[in-house]
Amino acid sequence: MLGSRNLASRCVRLARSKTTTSSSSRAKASVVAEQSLGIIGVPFAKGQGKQGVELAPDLLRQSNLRQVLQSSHDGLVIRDYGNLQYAVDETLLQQQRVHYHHIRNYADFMACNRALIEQVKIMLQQNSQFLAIGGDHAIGFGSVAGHLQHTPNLSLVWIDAHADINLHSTSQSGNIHGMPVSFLLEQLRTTWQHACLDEIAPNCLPKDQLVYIGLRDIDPYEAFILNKFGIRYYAMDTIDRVGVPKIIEMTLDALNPQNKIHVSFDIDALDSNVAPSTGTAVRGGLTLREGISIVEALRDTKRVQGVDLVEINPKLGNERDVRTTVDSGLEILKSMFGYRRSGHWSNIDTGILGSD
Ligand SMILES: NC(=[NH2+])NCCC[C@H](N)C(=O)O
Ligand SMILES: [Mn+2]
Ligand SMILES: [Mn+2]
Repeated sequence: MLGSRNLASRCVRLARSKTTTSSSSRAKASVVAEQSLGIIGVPFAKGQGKQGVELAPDLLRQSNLRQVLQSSHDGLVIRDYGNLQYAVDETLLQQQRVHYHHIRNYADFMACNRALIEQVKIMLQQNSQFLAIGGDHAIGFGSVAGHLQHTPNLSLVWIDAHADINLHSTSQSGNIHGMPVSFLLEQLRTTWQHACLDEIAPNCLPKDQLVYIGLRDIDPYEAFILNKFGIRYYAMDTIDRVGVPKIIEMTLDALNPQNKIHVSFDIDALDSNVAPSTGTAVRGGLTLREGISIVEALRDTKRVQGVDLVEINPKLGNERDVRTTVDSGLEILKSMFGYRRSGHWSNIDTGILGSD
């Protein structure tokens, strides 16, 4: 049963690649391993004011990201696509000058996310899952938008201290890492009418397929938007009241069980005692164990297809703070991609106790 289902999903993938890709990428798509992970570093730091987030992808690599993921899941094939590059063109600079001069780095934001959308599509043609490592959370737009283009029936779990749903007209900081979600929802993207979103990111996320977990620093206009549209959000006070297991249950109940899942994990969702090196830290966040429980439960649905890990800033705090933050990020990713705290015995030599 399981075998035939796997075969069926492989056929679907092949059929899709035949109609949408060139012959060379078709050759690669035809060898999509059942469990393969594409990794892209997105060293984008212009969504906020602090230098340093651009160093996180390489620091995670140097901190044995690949080995950590591999040791938690031995069947996983990992492909690292390096760090994303992008170029800003005159049209974007013009859009920025004319329409979006009041927010910082709009043209860079768009150029980076346009490139990321294409990169995510490539990774999903060649792998069963992808991971985007930020950079700041501005890259959440391109990562989810690319995912939506490959898989229109998508649910999004945004784990964060912040809602990141400001519009250019409501942001108090002008920092675009506080806005990516507004580019994804149909009801809000109309406020970005000069951004040509219908061309670069035609698919939207339905508002009932978005769930936030961990919020505790919501701007007044963001609270207005969340409530006006009835967007589900589990802020820390709710988490304290009902507990993480109930939050997980409510989250999974809200998501369409047929959908694939995108998990966008901002390291500042975790409490600053376990994730101090981040630009907009807020006390009173998730414990590392709570974070791990949440990603384990999502992983166990077997529907997680895309993940972001963002906002680790190695230039903030002392060496020990940076180590702590990177370690927490690695623990989250390890559980996200397979590690079981209850142990694993699927691939061992069972002859060790002798034959019975
Ligand atoms: N991805 C983040 N850490 N976002 C923080 C956003 C903070 C604030 N709401 C703003 O819009 O500026
Ligand atoms: Mn965020
Ligand atoms: Mn945040």
